Amino acid sequence: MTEQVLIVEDEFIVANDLMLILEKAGYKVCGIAASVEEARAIIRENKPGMVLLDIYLKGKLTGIDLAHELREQHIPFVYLSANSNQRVLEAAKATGPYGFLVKPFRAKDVLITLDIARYRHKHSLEFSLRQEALLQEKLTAISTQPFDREKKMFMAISILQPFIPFDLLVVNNIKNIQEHRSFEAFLRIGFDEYQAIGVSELLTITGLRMQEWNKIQTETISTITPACINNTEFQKACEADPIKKLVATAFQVNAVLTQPVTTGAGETYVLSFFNRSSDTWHAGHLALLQRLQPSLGSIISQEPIAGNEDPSTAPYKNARSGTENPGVISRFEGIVGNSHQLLAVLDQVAQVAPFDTSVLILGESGTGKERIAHSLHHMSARGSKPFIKVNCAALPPTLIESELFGHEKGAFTGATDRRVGKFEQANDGTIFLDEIGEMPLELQVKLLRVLQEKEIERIGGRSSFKINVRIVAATNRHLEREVAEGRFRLDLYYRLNVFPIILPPLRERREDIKHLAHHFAALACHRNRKAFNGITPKMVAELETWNWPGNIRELENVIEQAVILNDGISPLELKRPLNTGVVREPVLLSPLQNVSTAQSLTDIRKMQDDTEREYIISILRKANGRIRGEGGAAQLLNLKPTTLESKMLKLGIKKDNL
Ligand SMILES: Nc1ncnc2c1ncn2[C@@H]1O[C@H](COP(=O)(O)OP(=O)(O)OP(=O)(O)O)[C@@H](O)[C@H]1O
Repeated sequence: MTEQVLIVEDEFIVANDLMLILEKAGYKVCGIAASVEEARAIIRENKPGMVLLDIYLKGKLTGIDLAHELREQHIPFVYLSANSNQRVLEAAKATGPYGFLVKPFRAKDVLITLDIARYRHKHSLEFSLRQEALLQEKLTAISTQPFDREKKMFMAISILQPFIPFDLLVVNNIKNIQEHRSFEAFLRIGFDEYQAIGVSELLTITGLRMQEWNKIQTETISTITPACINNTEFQKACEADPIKKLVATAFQVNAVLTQPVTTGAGETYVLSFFNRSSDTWHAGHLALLQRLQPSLGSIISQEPIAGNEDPSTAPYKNARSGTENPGVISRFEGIVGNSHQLLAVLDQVAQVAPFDTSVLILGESGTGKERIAHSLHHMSARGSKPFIKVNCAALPPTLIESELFGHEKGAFTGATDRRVGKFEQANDGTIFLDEIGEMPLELQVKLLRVLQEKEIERIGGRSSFKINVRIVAATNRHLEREVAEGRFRLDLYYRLNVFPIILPPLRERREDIKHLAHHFAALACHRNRKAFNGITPKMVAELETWNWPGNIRELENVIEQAVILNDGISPLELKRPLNTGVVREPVLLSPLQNVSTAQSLTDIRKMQDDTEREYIISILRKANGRIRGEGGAAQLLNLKPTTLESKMLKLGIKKDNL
């Protein structure tokens, strides 16, 4: 292995330990940097294939600042973290790391994390290249269709969405910007649903009068250069640009990506993609838009928009949906909600569905993993073929093999008939391996063989035969940790984790609660033959403030209970208080499509404690159990003896047990 790794870490001992681990495993360490500035210099010089990155460094800038730059340069990175502060971890996760290592490290954790990171990086790159080629093709096809500009715009933004995930797109003709004459925007209101916003809609939403709008326009000098503006930069940009500020307040957006597009006729339009989350855009998005410029230019250029000359006339007056477009259909049957977090998940589903790629769905129990697996299947070319579910946790280990692969008559005592296994039943379709984290180790190797060779052998069978099955797996476990603990095979994890989809817990997408509650209530009333007369505002408010440890399934149960207790005449209300028995810590989930697995704070803290315990024990052993004095563990660890003693107490380390 000749891959170069850069270590960005200001604690020399930690960095040095890490270097020894890496070099022993065959990696080449191209440098150790203690600050972002030093790291930048080494990156310029050596172009490392991987960076291990501490969050707190020497100097003003942190590892999180450097992470943004690494991402722009497509250099994969793994955080080295000793910090369990939730806010910092969330900010770190939002940068799209390929893994987290908790200090102090165990060699096996370091190597496994690096292996996983390299594999993911390679596959996400290949996948995105294939996807981009498809996107280019589709945009070119749209530009040559005999539809009007408006329809083409809707079609184009729908297919652009998974790549440039925006909540609001503002399109401005430079000529109009200079003459302050129009406002044209598309607001995302559902999956494949956009509302066209013109001047009159803008005035209604903002409550401004035309005069005030005209004043704001004359005060604005809009940027027409490509830019990606996130976080505090966005706040600053809003201060300097009144229209941006107006849009940010009216549509609650927190970041913008701007790209000018020139049409064949020489006109320039500025596309401003706004997003509600504040840390969305990176140079990769800009680069993609630049590559897509010619096709976007020819879609935008066609036919001037009627009424654009007159500021009092909105270019689009009504809500219009992409679903009206031929070829774009509402594809997520049974999925309710339009939070931007859910829409981001659905974008990923739509993106990966047409391919045979294995998909791993991660998320807490009851977040809708199985439902998403169904959608994935129905949206794929295999949609009319079988969808077979296997619950790996529910099957006794002795039966699971024959359940999956089938058996021949007489293969074992009790095998009185030949049995067709789940894989064979799923042929040409999809197999959904639920609770994959529970699969016994012996069977994992057999599953790996199916994934690699695409063939199976029945128990007691003489030969194997080919099958054509797409694998979708799901788990609420932290699989990387299972791998590190030796309970899940690394090679299988590699094969399954090509495209992870992370489902956010319900408490992180509260705006979906109301819609889900109405949906479940209508269904439950129908089932229980009762009229549905709405839900009281008080109950909606209670539902919206509850933490939902059991997620959507818990909500479904609460609604069912309310319907049963309801008289069928009044609106639904909560007759029993929400059960406060179950309390769970929030789970940290990355909003980014191509990275990161769910890790709860408890998980991270436990990992941290485990590794710290092991490390202290190893040092105590080195010091023959001595804490104080020359060569004692406290000196080796560079700690005060009393600090070490209290750490040992906290971690349950007893000198006698060494
Ligand atoms: N977005 C959604 N809209 C409507 N119903 C949903 C949605 N997501 C999930 N559900 C419903 O919520 C319930 C729980 O979903 P599901 O079984 O898919 O969760 P899960 O994550 O697979 O749970 P577990 O981990 O416990 O297996 C199901 O009845 C499902 O139909």
